[in-house]
Amino acid sequence: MAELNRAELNAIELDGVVKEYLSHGEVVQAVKGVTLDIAEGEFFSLLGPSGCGKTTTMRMIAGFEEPSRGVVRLHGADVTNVPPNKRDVNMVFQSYALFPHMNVWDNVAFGLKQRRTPQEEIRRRVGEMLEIVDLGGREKRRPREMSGGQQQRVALARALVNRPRALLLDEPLGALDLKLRQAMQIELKRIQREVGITFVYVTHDQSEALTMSDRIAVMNDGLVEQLGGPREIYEKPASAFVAGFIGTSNLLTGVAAGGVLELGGGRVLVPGRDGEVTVTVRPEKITISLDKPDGDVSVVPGTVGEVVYLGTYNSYAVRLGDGTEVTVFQQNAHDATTTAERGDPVWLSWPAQHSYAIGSRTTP
Ligand SMILES: Nc1ncnc2c1ncn2[C@@H]1O[C@H](COP(=O)(O)OP(=O)(O)OP(=O)(O)O)[C@@H](O)[C@H]1O
Repeated sequence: MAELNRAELNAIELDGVVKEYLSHGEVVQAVKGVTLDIAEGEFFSLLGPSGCGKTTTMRMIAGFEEPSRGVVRLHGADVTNVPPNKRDVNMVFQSYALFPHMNVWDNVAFGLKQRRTPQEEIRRRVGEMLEIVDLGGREKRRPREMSGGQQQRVALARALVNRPRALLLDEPLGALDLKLRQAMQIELKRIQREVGITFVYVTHDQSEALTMSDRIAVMNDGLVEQLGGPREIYEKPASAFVAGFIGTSNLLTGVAAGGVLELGGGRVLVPGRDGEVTVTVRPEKITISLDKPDGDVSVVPGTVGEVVYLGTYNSYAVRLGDGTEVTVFQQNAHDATTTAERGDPVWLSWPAQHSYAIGSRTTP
């Protein structure tokens, strides 16, 4: 029965959590009221620009910061005032903080030895964990004899070997170059799936969050602006801020009548909408053509400005009649008719389902 209840509980709950600091006599609200639930076994990301409050939120989950108001629960228990070492969570930082004088094995075994775990169990658990992070055979190496990616795996193994119920990761891949970071993203997701532990991941890198997360909380200025799965956040941004922060987006604003927004000599279909509306359209959903397309689609005329070749696709900046600039990505597939050039008059078109009308909240 107890097991059943435990499985139903969220791993982490934040309830109206606020964090205020006193800075030069002024109150600074780093986190302005965050409420969210993270399910057991979930890969959950806190995503947002620098200074939005992600690290502070994470540190309140870990217990390194005490909330000014609100409640933090871990597996149903109120831990708001419980110190970090009494919480069943572990944290991994960008600076791996490995012991430089210890080899890989001793770094990973450290926590277990401290807790006087029997020798045999240490051997088994450290061995298993090094296999999971793909470092089997490298037990004798010192941190300085390893690459950044390998060191981060050691740090991960060291945190996971204690079997915390949740692992908190604060920009753990920030120090790695792009290629290694991308490889480690896939690895991290695999490791998380394999160990089945709840991961809470802090990042300002939207592609990183989209790649790995089951759900993402997009934070802005101390608040969660949207909470949802990667696809939902990308396809249906709740605000202009989210649309702009996650990938590239075009924002078209105007007054709709009968589900149609007249714009710069063209029309944008916004089914069911009347009155003032802001529509987001992703650049890869738009087709660029020299002739006016037929059919029941959104169609707007414009003039090609900058054309940038980006390998797998071209990026076009197209200026509409009302001055709005629209970005269009066109795949460089072998049958692509890439004929539009700077100065060309063109037509942009996209099916109605790719126009998404967003809420009214915008970035200040
Ligand atoms: N100890 C502190 N005293 C005063 N202000 C603080 C303190 N810690 C954080 N802040 C402020 O709170 C806000 C949120 O900081 P936080 O570190 O949580 O943001 P972040 O989203 O993690 O940013 P980054 O990605 O740059 O780490 C910032 O404006 C920051 O300056």
